Amino acid sequence: MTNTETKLEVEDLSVRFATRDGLVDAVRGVSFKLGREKLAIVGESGSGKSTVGRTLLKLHPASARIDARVLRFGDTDLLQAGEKQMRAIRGQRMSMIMQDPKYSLNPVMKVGDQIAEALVAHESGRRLPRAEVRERVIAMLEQVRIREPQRVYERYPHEISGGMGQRIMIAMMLIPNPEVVIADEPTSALDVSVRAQVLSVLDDLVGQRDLGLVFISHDLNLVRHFCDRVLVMYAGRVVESIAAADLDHAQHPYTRGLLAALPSIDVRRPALPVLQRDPAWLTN
Ligand SMILES: Nc1ncnc2c1ncn2[C@@H]1O[C@H](COP(=O)(O)OP(=O)(O)OP(=O)(O)O)[C@@H](O)[C@H]1O
Repeated sequence: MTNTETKLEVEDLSVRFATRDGLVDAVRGVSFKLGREKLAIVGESGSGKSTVGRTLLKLHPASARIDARVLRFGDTDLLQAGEKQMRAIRGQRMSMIMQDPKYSLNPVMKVGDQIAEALVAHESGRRLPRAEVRERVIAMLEQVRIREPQRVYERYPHEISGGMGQRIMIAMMLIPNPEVVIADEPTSALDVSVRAQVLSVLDDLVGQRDLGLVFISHDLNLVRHFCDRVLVMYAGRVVESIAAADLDHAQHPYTRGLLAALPSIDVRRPALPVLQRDPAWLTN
C-alpha cells in the first residue's frame, strides 16, 4: 500500500442473494484494505466483482444478505450505517463510475450545464455568479483533459464520444472531492486509444489527490499495467491478492491460468488455452 492510511477496510465479507431457487453465494469471505492506491478486482463474469463494489456503497438489492466482520469506510461502520448516512456518503465521499456514462447524463441538457448544476448543488447555500460557475466548469473540463472545453460545454450527450462522456462523468464525480472512487469496468465500452486517455486521467487523480481507487475489471492485462495491487476473484472468493508488479510470480493456478490466457504478440500460440478449474478452489 502506497499510503498507510486505510480508507476502506473489508474483512470476511459475504453477500448472498435470496432467489426462488434458494440462496446464491455471490461473495464469500472477501477481505482487503484500500489506501491511497489503485486496487484492481479482477475475475471472470459472475465471480462477484460488481457485487463487492455495490456492497461498499450499499447499493445492493433488498434480496441481498450482507455479513462481514468489518466493513468500514474511514470512521463509518458501513454495516451499521442507515440510508440517511449512506446518502451523505454516496456520490460525496465515495463515488462510483459506471461502464456507460451515457445512461448517467441527462440527454436533454447540455453537458456544461449538467456539470454546472452539480457544482451549484454541491455549494448549496452559497450563491455563485454565473460567470464564476462557467469558469469553474471549463477548468474542470480542462482537468480531465478535454480539448476545446468552451465548445464541449455547449454539447448534448448524444453529440459527444464515449471517452469524452466518461471524462465528463469523472469531472462531475470530483466536485465533492471523494476519498474513494469505485470504477466498475469504466473503460470496457471504449476503444483502445480512448481507453488510454481515460486511464491516464484516473491515474493523475490518484496521484494528485488523496484518493483510493477500486478498479473492477475482467481484463487482467489492463489492470496489471494500470493498478498497484490486484485481487483475483473466482466464484465469490479472493483466490489471490498480489502487487501488480509481482504478477509474474502469482501463486494461484487460476491467476496463472488467466495470465497464460493473455494474448501476446511475442509468442506464437496455436490456440488459447482452456482455463483449468479445480472444485477445491471453492473451499480453501
Ligand atoms: N440481484 C441478484 N440476485 C441474484 N443473484 C445475483 C444478483 N446479482 C448478482 N447475482 C449473482 O451473484 C454472482 C456475482 O455477480 P456479479 O455481478 O457480482 O459478478 P461480476 O464478477 O461482477 O460479473 P460481471 O463481470 O458479469 O459483471 C453471480 O452468480 C450473479 O448471478
